[in-house]
Amino acid sequence: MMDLIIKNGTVITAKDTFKADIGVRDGKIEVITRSLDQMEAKQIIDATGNYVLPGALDAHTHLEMPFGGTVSSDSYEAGTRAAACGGTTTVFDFVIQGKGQGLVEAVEGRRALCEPQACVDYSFHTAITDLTPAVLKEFKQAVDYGINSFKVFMVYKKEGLMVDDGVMVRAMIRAKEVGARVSVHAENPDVIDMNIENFLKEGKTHAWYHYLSRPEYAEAEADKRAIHWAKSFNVPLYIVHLACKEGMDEVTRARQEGYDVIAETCPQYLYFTNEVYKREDGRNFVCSPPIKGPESQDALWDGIKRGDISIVATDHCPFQSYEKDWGKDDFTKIPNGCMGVENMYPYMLSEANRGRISFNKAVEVCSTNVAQLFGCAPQKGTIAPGSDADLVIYDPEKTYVISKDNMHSDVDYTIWEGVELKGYPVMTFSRGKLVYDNGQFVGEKGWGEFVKRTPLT
Ligand SMILES: NC(=O)NCCC(=O)O
Ligand SMILES: [Zn+2]
Ligand SMILES: [Zn+2]
Repeated sequence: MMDLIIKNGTVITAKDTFKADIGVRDGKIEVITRSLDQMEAKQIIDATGNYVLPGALDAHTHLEMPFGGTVSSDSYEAGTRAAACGGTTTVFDFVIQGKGQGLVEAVEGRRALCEPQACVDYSFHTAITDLTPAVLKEFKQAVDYGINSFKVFMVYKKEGLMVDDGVMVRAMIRAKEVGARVSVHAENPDVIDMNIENFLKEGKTHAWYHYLSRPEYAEAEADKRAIHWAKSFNVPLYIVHLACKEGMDEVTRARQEGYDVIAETCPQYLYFTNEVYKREDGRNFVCSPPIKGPESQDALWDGIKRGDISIVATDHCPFQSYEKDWGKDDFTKIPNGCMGVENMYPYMLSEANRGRISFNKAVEVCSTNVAQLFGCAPQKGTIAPGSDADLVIYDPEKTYVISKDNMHSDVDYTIWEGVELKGYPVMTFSRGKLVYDNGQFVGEKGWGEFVKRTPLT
């Protein structure tokens, strides 16, 4: 007897599209075959007319993270609940190393916070803020613990997060030695500071000046610098939230030359343009790097189609509108970050449904590549016998208009308000358990498990 059978659906993976029935036992996919009509199950779902997809893995979230003078407003519970409702069954959250703190200690602290709250499975990346010799050595213990990705920030000096190039390169070299990868937030801090100083002196304080203080060139220089070091030392690199054309071009060049350079972009860069910063509520869209112009947006979509953007992730880091309002009269006081954990997969699948990319490509960048590149495939990121039964049933005919009222996070607005999607997830299963059912979260907090990732080869 199976625990769950999903019948008559069209299964879509990164590589294939085919009609099949799926049998699930003990949280794992046990069988995928043409027909399971003869098999009994505790729960049978008829997916006729619908697609069955692997759950997405969001490679970039900031849940209840102290940042921007406050704490990002989705707790682990709210963020993972919203993830489940958008078809995301694993989140990779950022742990920020405290000064003087060990990496495993930092991860264990956040894990303890996350564990009783998580509604879907989770892993962590560790952001390095204090790279002592002991911490460099500890990269190995972190990898043994299941964390094979370290992050450095090339900006955020006053927040105490920024590292210099020496730290970045040391981290990159050590990461390669232990089977890990360094990711970077790439922007040039000095030029941004200069721009900010000048704008504030001139009384230019609207959110539009957030964009103008860190436009394409401010990101492109840092993308190129990070890639330069990765190439010079022949070490792996992951650029998070890539948002500009020049950076995209440099990633493409490095990859054509055979370097292990991977780029991630986010739905906000693919859907909106910098015009949003001119709006009265422009502060709600303030994130760093800021959303760029249409040329950059086109370049990012082309990068996805070519395969030079490997991952789409959210950088989910929302703040309540009263917190965004702190920057009504001074863009430097707006906490940086946008929401998206519930929107990424539905948005990318909707773009597939409208013909911009294939469904296989949407699955590849939102799910399969994340699992493969961060060491948790084939447990996650695909539909195959033995893989976790993290499954999404998707209705391609459904029309869905995003509104704060139909989102499941704790934030009091959404930048995605009014956006109409073609097709939408109707059910999400996490390890075989139904956690989202037609608009309702039906999972439970504490269900999510830590995903131990294996070293990269
Ligand atoms: N992106 C952003 O504005 N906030 C979250 C922190 C980060 O990723 O830089
Ligand atoms: Zn960042
Ligand atoms: Zn981020």
